[in-house]
Amino acid sequence: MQLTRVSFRYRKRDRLVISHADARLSAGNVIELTGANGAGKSTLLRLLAGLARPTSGVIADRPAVVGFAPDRFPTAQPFTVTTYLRHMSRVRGGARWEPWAERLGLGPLLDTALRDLSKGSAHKVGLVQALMAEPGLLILDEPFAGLDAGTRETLPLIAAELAQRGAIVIASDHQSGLRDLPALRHWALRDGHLEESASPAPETAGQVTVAVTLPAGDLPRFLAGVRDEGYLAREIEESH
Ligand SMILES: Nc1ncnc2c1ncn2[C@@H]1O[C@H](COP(=O)(O)OP(=O)(O)OP(=O)(O)O)[C@@H](O)[C@H]1O
Repeated sequence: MQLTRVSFRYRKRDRLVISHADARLSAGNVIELTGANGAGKSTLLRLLAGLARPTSGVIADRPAVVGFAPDRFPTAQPFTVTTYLRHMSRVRGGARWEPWAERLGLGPLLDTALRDLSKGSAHKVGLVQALMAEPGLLILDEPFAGLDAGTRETLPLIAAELAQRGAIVIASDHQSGLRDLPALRHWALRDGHLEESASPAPETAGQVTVAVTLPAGDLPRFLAGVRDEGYLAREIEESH
């Protein structure tokens, strides 16, 4: 898939939200997209998904099946989880959604009305909907926001599995949830410009890094708790 000088503005005479973006994506790529609030991440993801058309420039060779999970799943629909996913499955030619719902922990919520779901559970329904058709291009807008610790660990595995089967996976992500994936590509949007960096784009202004020493056995629970709070945490050293 290829982006050639892709630009986008919402209205004539508005500034360009995306300015002359060039990029090449190959089968199996996993890409983390970062940028400040309002930098244009959701806009770029919608362009990549084909949900919006570039104002100028070209997006070529998009995979035929696209899965898109929005940052906010629209719950104001008169369906239960099951009736919604069954409906989406029919739209997707009979795609199997049940294993994905099980894997993301939606099993106990299948009979719940969409409008009664918590934010994180609603987000999972959006993920199942995006995953069910075996997309060649999977686009996830802030997929880790509001997810419980278990699903936060499952989602990178799912992304890696899809990539291994040849899909392109792109996620906007303030929480670096995909950071442990090998060969992760990093895109950053700044002032409308898309830049690729070798390492995660640091968003360190006004932030501090602290070191915490604790018993090794407490580590998983500690990391899960800190990540639940929305902080970036990783193990840096094991003492002997
Ligand atoms: N439908 C719209 N009409 C007009 N302007 C819009 C629309 N959607 C977004 N914008 C503007 O486009 C810019 C980029 O918005 P976008 O939602 O793509 O940013 P983002 O990087 O995803 O932000 P966040 O991290 O806060 O989700 C912002 O200035 C926003 O106000």
